[in-house]
Amino acid sequence: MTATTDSPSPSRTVLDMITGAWRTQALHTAVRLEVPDRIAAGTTAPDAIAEQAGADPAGVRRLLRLLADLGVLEHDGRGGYRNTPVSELLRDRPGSLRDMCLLYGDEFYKAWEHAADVVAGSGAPGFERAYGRPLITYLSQDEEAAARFQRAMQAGHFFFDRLAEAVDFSGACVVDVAGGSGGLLAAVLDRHPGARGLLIDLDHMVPIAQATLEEAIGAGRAEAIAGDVFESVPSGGDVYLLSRLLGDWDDAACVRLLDNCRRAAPADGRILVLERVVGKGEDPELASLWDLHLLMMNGGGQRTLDQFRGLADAAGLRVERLIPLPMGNACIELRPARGRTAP
Ligand SMILES: Nc1ncnc2c1ncn2[C@@H]1O[C@H](CSCC[C@H]([NH3+])C(=O)O)[C@@H](O)[C@H]1O
Repeated sequence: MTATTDSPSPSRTVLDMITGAWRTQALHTAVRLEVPDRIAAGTTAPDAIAEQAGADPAGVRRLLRLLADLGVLEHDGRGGYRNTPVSELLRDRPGSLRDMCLLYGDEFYKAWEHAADVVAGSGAPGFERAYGRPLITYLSQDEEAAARFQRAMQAGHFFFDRLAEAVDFSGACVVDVAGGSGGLLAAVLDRHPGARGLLIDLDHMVPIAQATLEEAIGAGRAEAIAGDVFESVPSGGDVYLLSRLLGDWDDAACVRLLDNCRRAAPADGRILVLERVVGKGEDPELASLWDLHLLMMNGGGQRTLDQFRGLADAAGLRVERLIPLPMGNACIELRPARGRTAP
């Protein structure tokens, strides 16, 4: 039997994987030179793009040729290039993946350089090795990087709308625990006009979240407040969201967070954990990739459903169901375990 033409040979697979870093950097360079924005604004010839960007024309010509071969750009038949749906996603405008591209090609890239040492188990996460301090300290010391990080988190919104569709939030008071810039809560409240929201995060995130919520749903239906979710979580909610939070923390911290939510929730309350679940979801490869990514960033990781069951159990909760969401994400619905009441 001969190999089918649509499955690449093992050697081609290796070549594709070992050149992955080059692809990351090619895309990163194009975004730094604002190539998709320049093309959208009508500058399509490589030399003109190079001149505007203050870059070397020969280098830009070769970069654009590669990007066309990768399907990021298209030849326009006149010696220039036009955007594709991929490069359109990298333009500097709301909803763009540009900030993700910048972060993954720079800070995150440098953190991954230390993968072998991190996996060997010799000490600090990759980010700390690269930057001499933990990611959270780095972000608190560099306002521009922090803003870029928040925009990148916001851009990774692939499951927000789908969650708002898949789960019934009608009439609910939704508490977004460590809700970040507020994009998820805004999507939920936008879809469910009868629901109200409360977002809790660290001090510096509150104005950002408030602005997102006001812009998306107007004033009055949602509030953002400052607080430490490891201390306590506001009571009075019907649904508690923990989105992209547990992956940053070890088991003991996660149990504490879940326990705080259980104490705050009514007996029929719901706690929704949004994470990539290893071995589950529409795209299991992404969960494994982000599992290692979190290990590089801060020593965290993604968990299996059984591991989430263990955390839930230790916090007096039970897993009710798992809803697969786009891009390898999932929503795990937890409920207070029968017979357990606060505290
Ligand atoms: N002790 C803490 N109390 C409240 N928020 C925290 C704490 N530690 C970290 N955070 C926040 O946890 C968030 C993790 S990023 C996830 C943000 C959001 N849930 C989303 O899915 O987009 C960041 O916004 C941090 O500021």
